Amino acid sequence: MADHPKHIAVSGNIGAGKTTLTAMLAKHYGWQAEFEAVENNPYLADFYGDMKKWSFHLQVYFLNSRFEQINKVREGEKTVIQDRTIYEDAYIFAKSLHHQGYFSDRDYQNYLTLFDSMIKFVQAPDLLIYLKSDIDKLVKNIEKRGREYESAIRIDYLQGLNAHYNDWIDNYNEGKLLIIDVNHIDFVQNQDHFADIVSKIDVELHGLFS
Ligand SMILES: Nc1ncnc2c1ncn2[C@@H]1O[C@H](COP(=O)(O)OP(=O)(O)OP(=O)(O)O)[C@@H](O)[C@H]1O
Repeated sequence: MADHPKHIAVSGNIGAGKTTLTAMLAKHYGWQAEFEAVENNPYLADFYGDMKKWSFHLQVYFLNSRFEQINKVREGEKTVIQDRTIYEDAYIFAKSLHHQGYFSDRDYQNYLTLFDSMIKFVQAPDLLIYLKSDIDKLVKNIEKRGREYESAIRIDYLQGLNAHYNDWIDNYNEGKLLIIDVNHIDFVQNQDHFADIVSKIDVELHGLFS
């Protein structure tokens, strides 16, 4: 067994706080952070404007960018902390968009075929951290950061995603999982809350890499 973890991943719904926590943990542990491609994403703003039209394009874009990140993890020496996983693209977003009628049957089948081919080359993270959040808190965070295109996000879209997150996490058995309920904590303003998360991660990693 390796003497250090190679891949930590932070997962959770839109606005759960993944990007912030990923940056804070990277700094704390000296890990390399891999973030989602948001600023340079060629489809995201269009997608929120017309989800039916742009779902397939956006999903293929995210799938490929996530796969590239995983390859970097595999090839590199450093421990990488990844902001969102490839599983969420397929098992949460694509699935939920299909359920909600934004992703046609043939596009979804086509996407799944591509995902199935790729996932054979993917290893689960050493530790998956899931930020569990209620819709109210997600909405507050999304409003606080004030991204123009995200103002189009609807409550039922977030609810659909949260339902798929619950299913996925309940059945996740690819590797170690740490669930953090972020509803009543503020790990940015409150150092004790951040310290508590760190000690939970230490416990998880200690058993694996000592
Ligand atoms: N596969 C996907 N399909 C549709 N939208 C996606 C997908 N992956 C990411 N997104 C969206 O891209 C944007 C990414 O933003 P960002 O990296 O800030 O993360 P986030 O999901 O908002 O979470 P957090 O606030 O927890 O960091 C969000 O609007 C997000 O939901």
